[in-house]
Amino acid sequence: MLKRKKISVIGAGFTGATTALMIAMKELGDVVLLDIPQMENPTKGKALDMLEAMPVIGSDSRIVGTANYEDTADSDLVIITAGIARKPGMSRDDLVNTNAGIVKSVTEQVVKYSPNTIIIILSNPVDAMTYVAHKASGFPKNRVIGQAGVLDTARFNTFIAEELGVSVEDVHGFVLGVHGDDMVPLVRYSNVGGVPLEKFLSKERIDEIVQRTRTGGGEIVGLLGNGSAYYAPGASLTQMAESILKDKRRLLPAIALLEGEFGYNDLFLGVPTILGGNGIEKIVELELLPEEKEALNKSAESVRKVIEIVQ
Ligand SMILES: NC(=O)C1=CN([C@@H]2O[C@H](COP(=O)(O)OP(=O)(O)OC[C@H]3O[C@@H](n4cnc5c(N)ncnc54)[C@H](O)[C@@H]3O)[C@@H](O)[C@H]2O)C=CC1
Ligand SMILES: O=C([O-])CC(=O)C(=O)O
Repeated sequence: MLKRKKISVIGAGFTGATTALMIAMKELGDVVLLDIPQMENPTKGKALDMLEAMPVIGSDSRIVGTANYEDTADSDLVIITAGIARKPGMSRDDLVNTNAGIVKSVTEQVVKYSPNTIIIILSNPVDAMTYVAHKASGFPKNRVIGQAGVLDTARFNTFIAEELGVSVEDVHGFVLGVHGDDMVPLVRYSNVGGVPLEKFLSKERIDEIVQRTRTGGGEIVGLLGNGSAYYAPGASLTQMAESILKDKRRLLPAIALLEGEFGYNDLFLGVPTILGGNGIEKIVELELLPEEKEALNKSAESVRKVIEIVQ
């Protein structure tokens, strides 16, 4: 008999709740939404509200809210969004000390009840938090994945599609590296319907779009005033979840432990990956030009600095 997939989302705040709803809307499986005991009732309330949307949406996904890790037992996939979000004037790295403690304790609980699961981390600073979760889990590297590149690429694609007045479906950007201002939008590998981006836009205009992408999270933080983005992050997590749960093997950028790939060792960084039933099935290495490698080195350096704080 076909077994329903079970997805647990840890942290039922803006990103966690949005992700739970998007996963249920796509009927990827049954969703367990977990938050701290003080938030148990609001978490149950959010889950029940989502469940009551399913007859309208036409999805048989079940959604439950809880503060008890036993309810997450035997999850196929666990998405960790627990932690604090930044406010205007803060960088993602300012969250490192608080969120490292939260991600460590959450991961330990997750692993206790779902020793065979795959974990996707969202909590920031996400490159370093993926390191923390990997260490706390004791899992092989293919089963601990960080979310950054799908979102960063989505922002890049949004700006390009708007600029050119073309469908977002035909814009294929490529953003690698740290989830921060030193991320690396790879213009040379970006295209619109297979036509290189450089055929459509001047270097100056591309540079401006690259810069807006790099600070895209901060742009939303500035507008919201009291938190950070959650719709596009939720959609990005859902795309990664779908590729894993359906073993689609999509080529998506994700934060992975590098052991020699791209010339880095013992480093978590956003790179092109194939996401399938075993998590990261493969890291796809690319030939980089000297200036692209230099940009990626800068990215790697900024991740190393934050990982040093939590080591
Ligand atoms: N990697 C990425 O691309 C992105 C990362 N983020 C990060 O995701 C995190 C969550 O963001 P939001 O959902 O907007 O924040 P939020 O404040 O709305 O939600 C966080 C939730 O985590 C819960 N929580 C705190 N400690 C917990 C614990 N020990 N166990 C279980 N739950 C716990 C809180 O009670 C709260 O409900 C932040 O660190 C944010 O910076 C957000 C967007 C994109
Ligand atoms: O900007 C933030 O703090 C949240 C985040 O990572 C993003 O939206 O890219």
